[in-house]
Amino acid sequence: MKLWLRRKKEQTQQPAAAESTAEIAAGQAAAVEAAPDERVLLEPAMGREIDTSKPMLTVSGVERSFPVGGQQLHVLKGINMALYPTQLAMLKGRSGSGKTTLLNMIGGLDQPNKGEIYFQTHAFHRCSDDERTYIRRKEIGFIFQSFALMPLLSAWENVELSLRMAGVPRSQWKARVTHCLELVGLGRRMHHRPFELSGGEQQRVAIAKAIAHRPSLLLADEPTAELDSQMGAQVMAVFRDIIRTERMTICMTTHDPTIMEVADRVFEMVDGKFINS
Ligand SMILES: Nc1ncnc2c1ncn2[C@@H]1O[C@H](COP(=O)(O)OP(=O)(O)OP(=O)(O)O)[C@@H](O)[C@H]1O
Repeated sequence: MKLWLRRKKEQTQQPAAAESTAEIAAGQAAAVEAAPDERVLLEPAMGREIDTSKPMLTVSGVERSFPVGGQQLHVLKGINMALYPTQLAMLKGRSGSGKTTLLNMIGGLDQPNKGEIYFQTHAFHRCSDDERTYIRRKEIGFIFQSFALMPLLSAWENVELSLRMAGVPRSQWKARVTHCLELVGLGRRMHHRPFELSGGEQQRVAIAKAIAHRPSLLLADEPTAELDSQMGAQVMAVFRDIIRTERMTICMTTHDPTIMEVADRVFEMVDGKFINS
């Protein structure tokens, strides 16, 4: 989704987004360390008990409409889906079919007018803005088409910022930042700033930043749209590594049929509904 469209959405959304996409995208430059009682230690990914037979997210009968010009624009018209742990799921569909609107609901940025969304044990459709923000900061990572890096910070500092925001103790930062940047293949570019990196490298910093606090769900809105096919393939290889080593679930939108070949599950959206589920 284009940035201008997202800004337009922020102005018109009815159920208020708890934390706007733009704030998340900007990485909140003014972020301060979380209070000590909010701090969380990162548990090792390999030690996570994960039952891959039970969904980690379920969407049931979700509808979303927006008031436009005195009328209701029905964008999502009864969506049902489930995401399972360690799955790579993709949402495909024509521009305007409702993919980003759904991704925003799954990530707790927005709420449905009707229907239910359970993320793990959390009923997102009933949670307050503050509750969703809290859950999102601990459990969900976001990647956007336009990288969303802080331009004056190095790759290292960009990733570190996300640990700071999640309330991870400073003593864990060095090891985790190093691990995440190495995982995305940027061990030798850690101190470069975004303008000193290629588009594909910038997107990989954005990925390292999104996974640093070890979320269980990673959401990506057209993460390969601005990359050539070789760089897009690199990003998908990184996603596969993340699923294998970090045990995360990834849900992304894409228009690219070659990218869809690596998905475990593709949901095809036409005019606010899935046609293949
Ligand atoms: N806050 C909003 N207010 C009014 N209309 C909105 C709002 N959010 C989304 N829409 C409309 O809902 C429709 C679906 O938008 P959405 O961004 O979800 O589509 P998309 O499938 O992600 O498209 P693209 O592939 O171009 O990113 C569009 O017609 C859009 O203009």
